Amino acid sequence: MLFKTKELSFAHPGRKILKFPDISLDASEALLVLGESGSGKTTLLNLLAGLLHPLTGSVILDGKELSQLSGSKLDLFRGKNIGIVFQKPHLLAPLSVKENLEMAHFLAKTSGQAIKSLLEELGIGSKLNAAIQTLSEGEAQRVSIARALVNSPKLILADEPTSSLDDHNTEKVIGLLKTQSRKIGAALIIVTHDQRVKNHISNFIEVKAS
Ligand SMILES: Nc1ncnc2c1ncn2[C@@H]1O[C@H](COP(=O)(O)OP(=O)(O)OP(=O)(O)O)[C@@H](O)[C@H]1O
Repeated sequence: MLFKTKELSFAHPGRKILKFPDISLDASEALLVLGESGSGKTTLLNLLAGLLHPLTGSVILDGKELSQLSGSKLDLFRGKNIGIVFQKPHLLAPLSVKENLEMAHFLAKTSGQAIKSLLEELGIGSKLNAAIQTLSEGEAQRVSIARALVNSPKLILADEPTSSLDDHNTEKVIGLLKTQSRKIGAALIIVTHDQRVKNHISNFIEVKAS
């Protein structure tokens, strides 16, 4: 098993304990995380990325338990092995597309995938030297997918990646996430409310506030 979690729980300060269903995924498998607003989906994604430390339980990626890493070791492990796509692209606006992706290589201390061919596969090859401010929303989201893929991670996490996209861009973004994660043998986890995404991935867990 490439990725698994066991008995994860978390409590935000002053809030009740959130408990999460176990996850296990092989390479190239995809999973949706469904659940009502406030049920804890983003909290779960942050636990899976090692951005929050669980109250109980474990997250194991490629045989490494995240909670046994800390500080710069955890940051480096995340940079190399986990690609994250946020709801909004969060790109570095003063930099070009290419420089944003080079930054991801630099932070993970790897030379990763070739930037130009990755952008071409994502249909934005002509944007290599474009300034971030000149991109449309769909293009910016594809750049953020490129950034999540550029180090060929073992796990890709996406939090509502299509919520601000039209149908055409949603199809594109989900298709790209699926094909690219299969190509690099990564497990893919997408948090979504979006029915358009549910049509493409059947495997899901549901997070419930108890
Ligand atoms: N930093 C925080 N401090 C205190 N409570 C928090 C914090 N972050 C989230 N919560 C609470 O934890 C619960 C789960 O929040 P979370 O954002 O994980 O839910 P969600 O399912 O992603 O919601 P949505 O679909 O609306 O984005 C909510 O009750 C929320 O108010």
